[in-house]
Amino acid sequence: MAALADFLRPLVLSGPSGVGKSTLLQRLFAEFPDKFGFSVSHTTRSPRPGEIDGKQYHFVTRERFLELLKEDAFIEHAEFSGNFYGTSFETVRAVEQQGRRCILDIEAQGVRQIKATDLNPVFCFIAPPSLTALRQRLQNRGTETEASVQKRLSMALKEIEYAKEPKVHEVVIVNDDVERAYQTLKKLALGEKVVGDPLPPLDD
Ligand SMILES: Nc1ncnc2c1ncn2[C@@H]1O[C@H](COP(=O)(O)OP(=O)(O)OP(=O)(O)O)[C@@H](O)[C@H]1O
Repeated sequence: MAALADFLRPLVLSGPSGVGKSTLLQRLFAEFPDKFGFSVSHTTRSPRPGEIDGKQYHFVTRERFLELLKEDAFIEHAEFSGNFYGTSFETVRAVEQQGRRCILDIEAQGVRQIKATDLNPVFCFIAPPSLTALRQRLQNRGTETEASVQKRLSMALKEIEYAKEPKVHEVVIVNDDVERAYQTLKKLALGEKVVGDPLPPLDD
């Protein structure tokens, strides 16, 4: 049964910062509180208001992160905007042991690293409808300085270039209308076959 087989594979979501990955995932976890488990990453960045240690991230010091790195605790890790981010084998295992489908939110460097492991996830890219829309979302979110918005936008270009390479992602979902994007993500997460969207040109 293809659907069951796909449901058992972890689901890796990636896409530029501010594209709406957390928004879409929050909806998925709210609608299916028992089916999915989020792979909580480790990070050395400071918590944003409202973020809880162990929920959005495991917040750790740089020293602790480097210690874990030495112990080969991470499936993938990256340094982004001066902070480390990483997914530990332990967190993915913990989700799977609960009988849930593990969902990972990973940036491009991490996607490359995961491709070198035997995790065999479904890779899904969440794309913005345009760079203008992405900039707007980052600015409206109110969590970034102008310099940080700029950094994230230049990273976004790299992520999108990588996503254009063949066979990097099984499915692309353009987060234009959040309701529409969510319906596609939901099907994919439940293990159904979905027809993704074409990558927008993003040359604005
Ligand atoms: N389809 C959409 N249309 C308009 N705004 C959206 C849409 N989806 C999400 N947003 C808004 O865009 C902002 C960024 O979304 P979100 O924080 O979910 O992005 P993210 O991809 O998780 O970013 P990061 O990787 O930095 O955590 C939020 O303010 C969110 O409400």
